[in-house]
Amino acid sequence: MSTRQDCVARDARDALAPLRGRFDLPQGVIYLDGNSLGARPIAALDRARQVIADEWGTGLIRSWNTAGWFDMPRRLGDLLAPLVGARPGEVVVTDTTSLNLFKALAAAVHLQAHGAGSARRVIVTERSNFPTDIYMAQGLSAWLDRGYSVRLVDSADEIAAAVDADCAVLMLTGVNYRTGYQHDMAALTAHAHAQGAVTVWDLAHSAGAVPVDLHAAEADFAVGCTYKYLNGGPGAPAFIWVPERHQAAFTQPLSGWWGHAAPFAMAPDFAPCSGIGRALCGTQPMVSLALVECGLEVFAETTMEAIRAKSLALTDLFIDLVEQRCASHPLGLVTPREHASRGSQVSFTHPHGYAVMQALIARGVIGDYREPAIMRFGFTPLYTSFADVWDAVEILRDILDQRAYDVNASRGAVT
Ligand SMILES: Cc1ncc(COP(=O)(O)O)c(C=O)c1O
Ligand SMILES: Nc1c(O)cccc1C(=O)C[C@H](N)C(=O)O
Repeated sequence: MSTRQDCVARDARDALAPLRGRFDLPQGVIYLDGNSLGARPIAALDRARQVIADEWGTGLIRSWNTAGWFDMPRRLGDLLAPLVGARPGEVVVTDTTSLNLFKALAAAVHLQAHGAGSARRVIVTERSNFPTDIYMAQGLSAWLDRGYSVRLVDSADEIAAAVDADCAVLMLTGVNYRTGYQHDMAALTAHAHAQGAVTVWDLAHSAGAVPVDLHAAEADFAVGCTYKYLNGGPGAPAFIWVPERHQAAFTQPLSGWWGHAAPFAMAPDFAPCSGIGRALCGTQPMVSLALVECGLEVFAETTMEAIRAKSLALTDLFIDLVEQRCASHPLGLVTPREHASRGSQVSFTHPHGYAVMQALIARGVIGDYREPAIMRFGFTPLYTSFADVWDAVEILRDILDQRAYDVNASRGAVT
């Protein structure tokens, strides 16, 4: 069994440990919610000041050109691309994940209908997918009014059979937000292609959390967010990936002027620009967008392989310690033990999961809660230490042993 001393020794040997110094975390907090909102890169404050005071305040309208504002979605997309196995010119950082899903789904439906099987009208996804993914697919299907529908499967084992001759698009989230279950992207994409379907992957819980190789998987479209593991800031713009091979055929209904071939020609007719720019729609929140770079900069100092190795070590340690030290309590592991099927979070059920999580947060261990009865703990190797894991489990054990949680705790809007 590990001791706290062992954890401290692991931290001393950890090549990623110095990167914790790139983040501003409050004293006394063990932050295990980077899977929902990443921590603040120290550099973000100065960058925000620079954008607000210099670029906006002094540069004014000139900054669209002189501060690179107009090109920023593409430039950040190129910085993000290597983290998901994309190539330069294939990613833009823009809009929200929900909006990008809408664009990617619309493009996927269009691509499929103009390819092999135009009679197909089903979008397959999981009932356990993050709700916005399901809602956007339902919204697009209804809006198209051409017989499209969403087919929800109840387990990962049912996906293969659900991708049948009616399936136009397989839309999945790489790592499940509740359980931390990770799909085999390459295998499912190959299966979808063999059946004549197009794939859309949501990388919200994958980008910056696990190695992703979109090209090796031969995926068709992908989206993801930057405010979780990429530490872009609350509500930071999301990203969309369109591989070069699909760009000429990529068409999406949110045909705003930022996706036009010549936006400042101010022509009355829409003509999409060539390349990834056609995934853009309109003006971006520049202060927020600029901060995304501060999160991405940290990744340039390491590799996703190093991050993955530490992530698995942290999540293994957390699972082992909880199972050893909280063994007498009704905790149920819902995250896979097999490494290949695990993202960078660990979820345990507890009959009073919400109350226990509130007690943890009051003691400085910040995770979150998702129905039904799931306590989520996110592990972010850039700033989570092995000693953090030990201390978090000790606080959890103490709360459970003492029953120091309030089962009548009132709920905030965000759990
Ligand atoms: C898988 C997944 N997709 C999408 C979102 C959110 O989308 P949006 O940023 O549009 O709110 C989340 C979390 O918020 C998520 O977990
Ligand atoms: N996107 C969020 C939000 O707008 C408010 C509060 C939390 C979030 C989240 O990140 C939820 C998250 N995607 C989840 O995995 O549950």
